[in-house]
Amino acid sequence: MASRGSILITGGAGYIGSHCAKAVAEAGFLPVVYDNLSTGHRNFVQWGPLVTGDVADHDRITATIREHNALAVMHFAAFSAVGESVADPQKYYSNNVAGTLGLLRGMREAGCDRLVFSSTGAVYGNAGRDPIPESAAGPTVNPYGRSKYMIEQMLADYRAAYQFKSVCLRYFNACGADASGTIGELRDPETHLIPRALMALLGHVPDFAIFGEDYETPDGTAVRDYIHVDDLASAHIAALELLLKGDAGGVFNLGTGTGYSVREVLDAIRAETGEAVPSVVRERRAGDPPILVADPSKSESGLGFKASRSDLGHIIRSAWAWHQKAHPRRR
Ligand SMILES: NC(=O)c1ccc[n+]([C@@H]2O[C@H](COP(=O)([O-])OP(=O)(O)OC[C@H]3O[C@@H](n4cnc5c(N)ncnc54)[C@H](O)[C@@H]3O)[C@@H](O)[C@H]2O)c1
Ligand SMILES: O=c1ccn([C@@H]2O[C@H](COP(=O)(O)OP(=O)(O)O[C@H]3O[C@H](CO)[C@H](O)[C@H](O)[C@H]3O)[C@@H](O)[C@H]2O)c(=O)[nH]1
Repeated sequence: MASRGSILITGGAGYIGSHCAKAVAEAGFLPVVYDNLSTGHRNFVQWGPLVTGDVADHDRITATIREHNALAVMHFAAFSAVGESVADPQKYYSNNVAGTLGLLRGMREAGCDRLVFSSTGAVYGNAGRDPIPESAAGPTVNPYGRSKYMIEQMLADYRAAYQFKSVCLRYFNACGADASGTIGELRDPETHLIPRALMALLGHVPDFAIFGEDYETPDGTAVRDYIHVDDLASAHIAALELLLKGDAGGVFNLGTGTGYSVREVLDAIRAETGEAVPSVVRERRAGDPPILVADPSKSESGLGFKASRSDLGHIIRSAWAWHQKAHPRRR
């Protein structure tokens, strides 16, 4: 067992959770992954044991926390496809909200009261502000964002009533991959811009499209704040250390403060790979805000975290290395 104790990582077989499990191990803890493998990958669990289970199963959560004497929980387990959440909200409220209630019940029964929670820039809806401070949350514009915002509010109530400590990390656009080439972004179907564009270059996405070029942005395409998954992992360690010191926690943006348009991302992909992504322009995707860029100042002052590995070229190079391994070229 690692010297500093165990951390339970729900969703640790997924994209962001596996990168954070590695960082947890590097920080001297044992990452105990708890995952039902609904979208995750068994071979992404490399730095500690895998417990196969659902977060809604509070008895199993309690038993797992007790068995490993977990000091805290990092909670990544969720469904996160915005379009699917609009088509099937029950799936999202059930897995994300009810699932988290199961986890919280299990944690309380086991006497574990520290949680780092994966929230999202989707809590800002159509924020209409750039950059966006934490105080601008709501109203949300899709069930996925609402499910995450509900959980944040539950955690605030738990803090007030039970002194339950939590840090909600609102990620903007997670991207990139670990340099080892053994973990990365791997979903089916893939909906995110950078992996879809790279998979199009490799012949795995035949119908890549730019969703809307009539936004009120400099080049008409939507603007996002892209943050490398290794930076997200560092922020999780900072949040964990804060809770372990006894801090009650809070809510923090995780972004860079710099936005790139869809066309700027495609230009950067061409510059890094030497290949132009074959694309057409389609109508806007339902529920997409024009601009989402984080104000990172609160995470800098409150967590001591500043993104340092989120240069767009580095993001694309690391993602490209991963996708070439994960999706061998078809054409
Ligand atoms: N990828 C992004 O850009 C992004 C942005 C903001 C927030 N997030 C949030 O970060 C977290 C991780 O996202 P990801 O991109 O790594 O997704 P992912 O699908 O790769 O990982 C989610 C993991 O959770 C597991 N899981 C799902 N439901 C579960 C349940 N009920 N019980 C146990 N395990 C369960 C899955 O098997 C998977 O391993 C999610 O909570 C997501 O909402 C992601
Ligand atoms: O094939 C594609 C895929 C995406 N896009 C566009 O690229 C931008 C980024 O889209 P992503 O799907 O990569 O990411 P989102 O901004 O929609 O969502 C991500 O970031 C959000 C917060 O910023 C939430 O956290 C959410 O969970 C997470 O998936 C959007 O304008 C989208 O319309 C395309 O043009 N073509």
